[in-house]
Amino acid sequence: MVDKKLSGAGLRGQSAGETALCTVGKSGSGLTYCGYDVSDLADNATFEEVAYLLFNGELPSQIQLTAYKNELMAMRDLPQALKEVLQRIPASAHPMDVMRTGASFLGNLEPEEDFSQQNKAANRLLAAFPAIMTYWYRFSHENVEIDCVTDEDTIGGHFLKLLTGKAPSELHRKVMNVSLILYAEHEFNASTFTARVCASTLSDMYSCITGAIGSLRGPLHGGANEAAMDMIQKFESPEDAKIQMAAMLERKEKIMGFGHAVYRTSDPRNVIIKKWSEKLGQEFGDSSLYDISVACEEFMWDTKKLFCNADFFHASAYHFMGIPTKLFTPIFVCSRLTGWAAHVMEQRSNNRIIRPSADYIGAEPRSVKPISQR
Ligand SMILES: CC(=O)SCCNC(=O)CCNC(=O)[C@H](O)C(C)(C)COP(=O)(O)OP(=O)(O)OC[C@H]1O[C@@H](n2cnc3c(N)ncnc32)[C@H](O)[C@@H]1OP(=O)(O)O
Ligand SMILES: O=C([O-])CC(=O)C(=O)O
Repeated sequence: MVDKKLSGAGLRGQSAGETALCTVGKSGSGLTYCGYDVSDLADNATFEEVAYLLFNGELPSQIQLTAYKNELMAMRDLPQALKEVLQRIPASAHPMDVMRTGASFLGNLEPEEDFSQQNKAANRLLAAFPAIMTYWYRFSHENVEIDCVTDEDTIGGHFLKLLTGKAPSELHRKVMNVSLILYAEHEFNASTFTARVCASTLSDMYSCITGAIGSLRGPLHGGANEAAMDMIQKFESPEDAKIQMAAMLERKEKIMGFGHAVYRTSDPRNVIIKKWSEKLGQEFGDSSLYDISVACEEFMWDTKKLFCNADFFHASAYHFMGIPTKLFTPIFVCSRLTGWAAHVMEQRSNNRIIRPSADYIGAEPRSVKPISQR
């Protein structure tokens, strides 16, 4: 792993375009948004400031931030037609499919007519996603029809209040804010690249975001936080975790929440969310899931030199906050929407349709035999 070669299948290591939004594995802690180190942003900014940064290239002044937060708060409610669609989606649906439908259906009701509306479309999705997820979840699982508007002035706090109906603690507000910052942007990852390919055909913002949600859904990408949770919940103790993980590796199974396509020795987001997971475990009054996670981290490094990516300690952190596991990846959507939309805008600003070539490995040229002779 340490000497991983950044080349070969999966377009690994190949540049597929330029971006001014993000560097991965290049400087500082290894992750920067518009020149700011992610750890600096996690310590000293809010998610709304990061969204503004990604959409505008600069951090906002206090006046700009207040105006931006007010704009987002005013866009939170869902149209009645969308609520009706969400009511029809069964409880058994995958919440990422709900997010995909929500983004797509909103695009029918409030289409982006031309690119001058791109910021409005991005902000609308940013404001509406927490309600799309929780309106469906609480209707289908608890038979409760929630009010999609809250007085929480941050997106993280708004999401938590929609989910529980109660004002979240300061600690939970803080951790959601940090988590949304950590997930916001990550250069040409699979879902962002999906969004850029779609944007390069001059498609609309809602189509780009809907496609990106589909790419994020898979367990090799955003779906790993959920898969990591399912795994650590099965472990009874740190010792049991090591025994079971050894058996999984023996069976050549992938351990979700470990490894990365670009980072070689660590994911800079891990140390940040790990610290918050520890704090949440103490507050929760039972940190066994955190201790098990630490044992997994040690085991994977010692045996395979594989390290935790952003997803691994998010699993225990979200769990300690009482968030149902099936909502883990949709929270990633609420955050990464900012990176996706910023990349769509960047692609549009200097566009050429993305259309690579393929090396042909199929049959030699041949002619069609009449069907009676095949
Ligand atoms: C926010 C995010 O999207 S972060 C990524 C979330 N995804 C996961 O956590 C899923 C688990 N991890 C993985 O599947 C991979 O590490 C990926 C998809 C993230 C990166 O894939 P790649 O760049 O192809 O991995 P890489 O080239 O480093 O793999 C090297 C070797 O380590 C193995 N490996 C990599 N990750 C893991 C893992 N989590 N568990 C077990 N083995 C692994 C690979 O199978 C490969 O072995 P091989 O050479 O015998 O085939
Ligand atoms: O960059 C990647 O390939 C995956 C990742 O960590 C992310 O999208 O946050």
